[in-house]
Amino acid sequence: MSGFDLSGLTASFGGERVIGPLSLKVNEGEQVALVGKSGAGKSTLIRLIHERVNRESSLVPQDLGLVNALPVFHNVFMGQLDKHSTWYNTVTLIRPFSKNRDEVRELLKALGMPEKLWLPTASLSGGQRQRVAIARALYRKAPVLLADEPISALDGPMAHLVMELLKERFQTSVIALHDVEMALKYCSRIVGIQDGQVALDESSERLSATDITSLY
Ligand SMILES: Nc1ncnc2c1ncn2[C@@H]1O[C@H](COP(=O)(O)OP(=O)(O)OP(=O)(O)O)[C@@H](O)[C@H]1O
Repeated sequence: MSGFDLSGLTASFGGERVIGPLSLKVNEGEQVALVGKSGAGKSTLIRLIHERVNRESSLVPQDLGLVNALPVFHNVFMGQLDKHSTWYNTVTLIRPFSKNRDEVRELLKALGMPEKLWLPTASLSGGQRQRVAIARALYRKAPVLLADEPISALDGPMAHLVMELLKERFQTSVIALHDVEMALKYCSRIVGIQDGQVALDESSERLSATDITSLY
């Protein structure tokens, strides 16, 4: 599976509906940007999609979900934990196999931080930590990328590099983005969320940044 077709997506907190009910169909090969003001429901929608698509997806959550005490290598390797036996994962914790070491080093190189491979993740900057979560998603190589503000802590050139890389490595993606210009540049479709509902769903080619500002 690469695309997905979900319906009946709903979420409530304390009895208050914050998402849906809504449906979202994403075709294989589409890069969907979720845009909308803070609190509109983008993160909740990403979480709902992940619950349904789960193992078929590579997730970059907004809180990154890193294990600070472990080196960068192990955090990236976690992207493939469920693809190996317990024995393999236990050995990797103590003495990683050269094949995996090389693969992870290559990914970190593509993300401009190969020298951080064995450093504890806690010692990294916010932008470096964000790139570790991105490397973990890339290492997972799932058919669908689900990413929640994956470039929020990156500087301009690095944000572009990461968006290029994500577009190149994932055929299908749903990415929550605050930056409307980046959404238009790197995503083929814009889905605007307002009060937990889809308020805009259009091809990027047919939109300009000002068309999207009405959501804010
Ligand atoms: N764990 C939670 N408990 C209570 N309310 C929550 C929880 N998570 C989200 N909400 C509420 O759900 C709504 C949608 O939140 P969500 O995080 O999905 O928005 P968002 O569009 O991703 O915002 P942002 O751009 O700031 O990340 C908000 O009103 C928020 O307060």
